[in-house]
Amino acid sequence: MSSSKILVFGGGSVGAVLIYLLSKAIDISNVVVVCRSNYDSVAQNGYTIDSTVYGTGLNVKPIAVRSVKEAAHVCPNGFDYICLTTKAIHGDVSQAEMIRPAVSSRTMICLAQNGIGIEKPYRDIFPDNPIASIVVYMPCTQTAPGVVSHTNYAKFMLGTYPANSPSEHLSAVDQLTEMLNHGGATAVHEKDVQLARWMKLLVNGAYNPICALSRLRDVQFLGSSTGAHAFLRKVMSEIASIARAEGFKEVDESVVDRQLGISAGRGPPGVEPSMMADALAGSHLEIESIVGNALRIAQSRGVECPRLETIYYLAKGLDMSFEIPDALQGK
Ligand SMILES: NC(=O)C1=CN([C@@H]2O[C@H](COP(=O)(O)OP(=O)(O)OC[C@H]3O[C@@H](n4cnc5c(N)ncnc54)[C@H](OP(=O)(O)O)[C@@H]3O)[C@@H](O)[C@H]2O)C=CC1
Ligand SMILES: CC(C)(CO)C(=O)C(=O)O
Repeated sequence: MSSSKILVFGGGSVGAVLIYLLSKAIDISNVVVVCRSNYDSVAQNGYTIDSTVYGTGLNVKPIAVRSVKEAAHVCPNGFDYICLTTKAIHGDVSQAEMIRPAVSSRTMICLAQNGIGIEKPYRDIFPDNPIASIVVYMPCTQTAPGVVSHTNYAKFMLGTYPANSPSEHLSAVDQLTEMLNHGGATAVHEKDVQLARWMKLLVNGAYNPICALSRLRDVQFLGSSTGAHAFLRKVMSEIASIARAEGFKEVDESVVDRQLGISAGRGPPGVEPSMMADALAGSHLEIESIVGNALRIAQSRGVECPRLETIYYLAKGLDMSFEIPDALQGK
């Protein structure tokens, strides 16, 4: 068992399954989770996870706290890892600022969130801390406070940010990778995890807003009209061309086929992407980290992405509608 101390900031669906996996490699008394709306339930009962991979009715009970300050109090000698499993959405106070009370000089900040270009705010605030960027393939949804449904697989690609970090930072990523594999996940330490981020962005940049806007799961959307499959492929191809313009030449049409094949090969109704779950709950969408940042890169590189741009404006409108309770009534 590892003696690492881990703070999970954002105890929702990914946070819960991550904690379950880590609990196989680390004593659960060393895992603290910052919860918000589900605090009472998690503090009292821990998480219940129903997984098609690991089994149903799984229970894991980390130390639940309401704030980062409280977490720092619980673990006065500091954390080895802080894993951010919140949505990558920055309000008035950035999430990088929010975790500050629990960051010590040895803490590795681990971003287990979707999107591209999400690491820089952390590097700016914590110039000397090790940073791990983590790409997560793990379909899961919180169905009730503290109750999480997980399907298909749990795959993680991890790497330092930037790729050429000092050897102690690489070792810290090695250890985290090992813990996840020990817990039953498939985790790989990538030399340059940004390539894996771009490959994953083909999935999230296309499916997440399209499913949020259409209120259909991925496989349902593919079958929703004769042109839906071809349209989705074109959106993925636009994202791939941005990746190539950024220097990731490996993100070619064969990667588009592969990423599209993952969902097309699933049985109906398919997976509910996290942004669809947010849209159905009327919560803010990760539209900037998943689509906006990529579009800004496209603009600066002169890459035309008409479909992605259309999706961006529609999803931004949907996001804003959650702040206007009477939007549907036109009041
Ligand atoms: N779900 C999935 O299948 C996958 C998701 N991802 C990515 O993983 C990340 C996490 O997603 P997911 O787990 O689905 O998100 P969830 O919405 O399920 O969980 C996020 C959690 O963070 C909490 N939170 C947000 N802000 C704060 C705060 N200031 N203080 C304390 N808690 C806070 C939320 O609380 P509250 O309930 O109060 O809002 C919620 O419990 C995202 O970047 C997503 O894109 C990646 C792969 C798969
Ligand atoms: C598409 C999926 C489920 C892959 O894990 C995902 O990343 C998300 O829901 O945001």
